[in-house]
Amino acid sequence: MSRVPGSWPPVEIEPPVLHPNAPAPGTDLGVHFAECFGCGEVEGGLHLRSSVGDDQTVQSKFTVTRAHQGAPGLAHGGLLACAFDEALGSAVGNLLRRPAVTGRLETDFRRPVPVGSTLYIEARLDGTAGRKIYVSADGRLDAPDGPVAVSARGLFVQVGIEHFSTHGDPQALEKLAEAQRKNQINP
Ligand SMILES: CCCCCCCCCCCC(=O)SCCNC(=O)CCNC(=O)[C@H](O)C(C)(C)COP(=O)(O)OP(=O)(O)OC[C@H]1O[C@@H](n2cnc3c(N)ncnc32)[C@H](O)[C@@H]1OP(=O)(O)O
Repeated sequence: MSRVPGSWPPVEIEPPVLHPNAPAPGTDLGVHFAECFGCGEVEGGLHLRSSVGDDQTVQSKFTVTRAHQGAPGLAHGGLLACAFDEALGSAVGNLLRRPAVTGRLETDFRRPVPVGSTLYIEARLDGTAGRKIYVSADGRLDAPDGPVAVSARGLFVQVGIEHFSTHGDPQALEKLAEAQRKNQINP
């Protein structure tokens, strides 16, 4: 829940409709792109690990290391926001399977998150309004039922697949698509 007044989602929404090929609860979601700072095998990256939860959620774990510090011994808030961007994006991408990018991301930092602690993040689909997809998440300290340290709410906007080839790296995108075809991942 945000500390800023205002209803969430801020517009009238439809209930989210899971993609027919959405992975089942309990599925380990693995790495969606090896060079992703959030989940890839990137030095100093967040190495988020996610799986599908019940009730249209994705459960992620992020362990804070010295590479993620802001103040000595404490996680940098910007990197915590990054972890939530990844967790929310994973819920959108895996459960709805609609190509989308973050349009807006807001975070409430409620407790300090020390180096060595693990955030248990639960991201849930809140609803959709046309191309707009509303998602939110809570991150709990050191246990799935630990105290909430960070909360986030995001608006993802559905885009055409050409968004990524036009603005990103088309060759890397094609290599990624090829790898997914080989692994028989349905788009
Ligand atoms: C298996 C796979 C796993 C996949 C797992 C993936 C995990 C990775 C997660 C990381 C995700 C990222 O970080 S993505 C990277 C960071 N984000 C970006 O780079 C996005 C940059 N921004 C853009 O490209 C653009 O602004 C867009 C696409 C967001 C929107 O542009 P557009 O397509 O022209 O659409 P536009 O008309 O402006 O907006 C559409 C609707 O959204 C609303 N809207 C847009 N932005 C906002 C906003 N900030 N706040 C409020 N509302 C907004 C508009 O008012 C409009 O509402 P209405 O008029 O319809 O009512």
